[in-house]
Amino acid sequence: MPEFVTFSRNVFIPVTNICRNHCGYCTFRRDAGHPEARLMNISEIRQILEKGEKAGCTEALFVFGEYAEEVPEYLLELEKLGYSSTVEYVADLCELAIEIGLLPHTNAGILTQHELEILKPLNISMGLMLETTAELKAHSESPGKAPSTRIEMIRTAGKLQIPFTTGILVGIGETKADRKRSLNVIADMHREFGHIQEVIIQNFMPKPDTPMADHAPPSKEEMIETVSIAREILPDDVAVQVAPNLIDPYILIKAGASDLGGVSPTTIDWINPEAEWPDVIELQRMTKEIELRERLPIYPQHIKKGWYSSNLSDLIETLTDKNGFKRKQQ
Ligand SMILES: O=c1nc2n(C[C@H](O)[C@H](O)[C@H](O)CO)c3cc(O)ccc3cc-2c(=O)[nH]1
Ligand SMILES: C[C@H]1O[C@@H](n2cnc3c(N)ncnc32)[C@H](O)[C@@H]1O
Ligand code: MET
Ligand code: SF4
Repeated sequence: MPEFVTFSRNVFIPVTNICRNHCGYCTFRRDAGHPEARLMNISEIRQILEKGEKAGCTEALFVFGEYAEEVPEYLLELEKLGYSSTVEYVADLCELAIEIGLLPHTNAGILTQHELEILKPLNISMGLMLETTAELKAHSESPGKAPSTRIEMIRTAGKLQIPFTTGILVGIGETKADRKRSLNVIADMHREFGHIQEVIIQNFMPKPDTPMADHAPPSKEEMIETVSIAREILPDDVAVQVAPNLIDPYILIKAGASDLGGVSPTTIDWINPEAEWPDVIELQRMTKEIELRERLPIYPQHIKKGWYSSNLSDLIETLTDKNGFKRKQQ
């Protein structure tokens, strides 16, 4: 059993739910023209960031549908906000978060090397779920979920030395062998570049009104087994993350999970809106005798390596001191 498990305190900002993909399990995405299709504006986002900062959050998690720019209605909305590309907008949002006192972590789906280069100095870490290396029906309408495309972007992030979060989605039609292969691919990329800080083992949650509404979620036993396989396959300096709003974390900690990801006191999990975040007291109750420790959205090993831009060094220091992390983490 580990001595402690970690989590970060974040605000979840669903910047746009317009997306070029159609993943069979997703309720985050909306078609252009749907009443709930949206692109959040700066003043809405500023309010969420300020509220989060006051509540003691350290991370601004910016989540996007993938390449919304392929959807013409989105481009018009973006232009109304005064931007001609998503990456330009993300860059301004990251700057705003930093100004307010939160460390940006962006997951916008697939990005090019050029886009990653622009966002690297403004993000403390970035993320993209590999999901799986298997070719699955769940992804048949999602060009951005082609395993080779995902692997290429995660490798590019490695070349650029961006502290990175990835993971697999468990129970979307893949086999146990597929899970092992996916985890081995992630392990290999980390051995080559050293950038993976955490690997999320995310259990698929069936959602009403999606093509996979009747597809069974993975059992607890399968999740326990997958976490322990992940712990075996992944190098020791990579954390195994599970989501405490989706599954009882204690049984997975026993199997090798060491991180509970971002938890938010002020926003919902927009990907799993039905699954409420436990608060920190509840979280400590869930992890029983194992000590819960707050962390930043960059892990200590990447701080030590200096894998962050000078834009962020003051903020890292302020948040470290404010939360008393120094003594515990280093
Ligand atoms: O609240 C959530 N946070 C999600 N996060 C946030 C994550 O838990 C934290 O941002 C990291 O642990 C960094 O501190 C993701 C981040 C990624 O880079 C990739 C995928 C996810 C998935 C989720 C998710 O489903 N729900
Ligand atoms: C941000 C991440 O959220 C995950 N994601 C999207 N939809 C679901 C769902 N129904 N259940 C669990 N995870 C989901 C995907 O893995 C995506 O990459
Ligand atoms: N759309 C991106 C992806 O699936 C970001 C997370 S899902 C809302 O990779
Ligand atoms: S999971 Fe991400 S890429 Fe897939 S449809 Fe939803 S928003 Fe788009």
